[in-house]
Amino acid sequence: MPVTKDDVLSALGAVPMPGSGKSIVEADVLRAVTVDDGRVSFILEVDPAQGAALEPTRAAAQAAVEALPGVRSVSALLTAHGPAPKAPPPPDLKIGRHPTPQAGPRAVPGVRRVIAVASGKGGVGKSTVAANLAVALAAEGRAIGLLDADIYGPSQPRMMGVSGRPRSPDGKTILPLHNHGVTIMSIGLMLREGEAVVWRGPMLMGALQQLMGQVAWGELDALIVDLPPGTGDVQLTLSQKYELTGAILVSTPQDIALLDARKALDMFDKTKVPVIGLVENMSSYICPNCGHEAHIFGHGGAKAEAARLGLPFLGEVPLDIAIRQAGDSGVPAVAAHPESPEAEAFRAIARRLISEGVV
Ligand SMILES: Nc1ncnc2c1ncn2[C@@H]1O[C@H](COP(=O)(O)OP(=O)(O)OP(=O)(O)O)[C@@H](O)[C@H]1O
Repeated sequence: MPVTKDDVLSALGAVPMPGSGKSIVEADVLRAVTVDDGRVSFILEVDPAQGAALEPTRAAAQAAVEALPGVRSVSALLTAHGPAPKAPPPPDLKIGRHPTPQAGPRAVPGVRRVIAVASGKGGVGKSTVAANLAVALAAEGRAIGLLDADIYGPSQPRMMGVSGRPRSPDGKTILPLHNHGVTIMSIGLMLREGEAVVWRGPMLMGALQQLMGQVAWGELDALIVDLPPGTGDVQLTLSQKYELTGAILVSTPQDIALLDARKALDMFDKTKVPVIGLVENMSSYICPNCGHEAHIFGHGGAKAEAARLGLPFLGEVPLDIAIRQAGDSGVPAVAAHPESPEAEAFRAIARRLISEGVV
């Protein structure tokens, strides 16, 4: 069994953080935990004043992970980027406020294009496609941001291997995180552990406005927005309040024929957001043992449907266990094994978006 991020976190959960009475996991000093094919890396971000005194803790953390079966190498770094001990803690930003009145769609400062990744229903691999496309576009030299706006199931922190509450030095600007060449922000990072999101309408709009407007995105060629599945308030707010370049619709072969995917298309049509094209995910199944390719869900459904609807077909991504394992370990397939066939599926779509001037 390959070692998983959960295995690593549970081993690190037994390493005490001196002076806190907590483990290093509970003390929230762990950052950027990534697990890739037995290679584990993580950072302990501590107060500058504690810095060197915590070297034994770093060594203990490294040893705890090295002891796990299946671990091939461990990179455990100590950084001291935290606030100085006597500095006031950063103000606690409240996410999920009421929306600020706003006339008409607006641009996000510094961001040249906003591209939504959407799906008619959950579980079709929208977040997987968004993460891998973001990494693939960044690898092609584009400045890319990834906003996880999936309020009900934010999965980008897990997929992109980022953790920890983002900082806000001035109480207004939210500093995004970075990994795999991508600037990342997720609603999941702003919520406290176990905090269920029960917001509706106006609160969702307020949260989205904060994520779009208060995050210091910097200069980006494109901001990729991972939407919640379906056609709810977040989708409407995004398409009505922001200048969207377009939407990429992700579908499985059997789902495209169903009403869900068409409802999403209709919504973008009504809100006048151009649909950049369709991606067929879980297009065919690649057997991890023999490499045989089987079309479990049928094949080509999305391509045929795209042709029927006059939409560009952007490409197909196989159902491949390597894609799921990569996503679960915080290193998307494109970053973990850039030359593999599964990564190539995403990279081909990224190159196409670039060559057609979409990004
Ligand atoms: N092509 C693929 N091959 C193998 N596993 C995949 C593939 N695409 C997605 N998965 C896996 O399927 C699960 C669901 O994927 P993902 O979270 O990306 O879907 P989603 O559409 O964003 O779902 P939701 O909107 O409900 O969050 C994940 O465990 C992911 O790793």
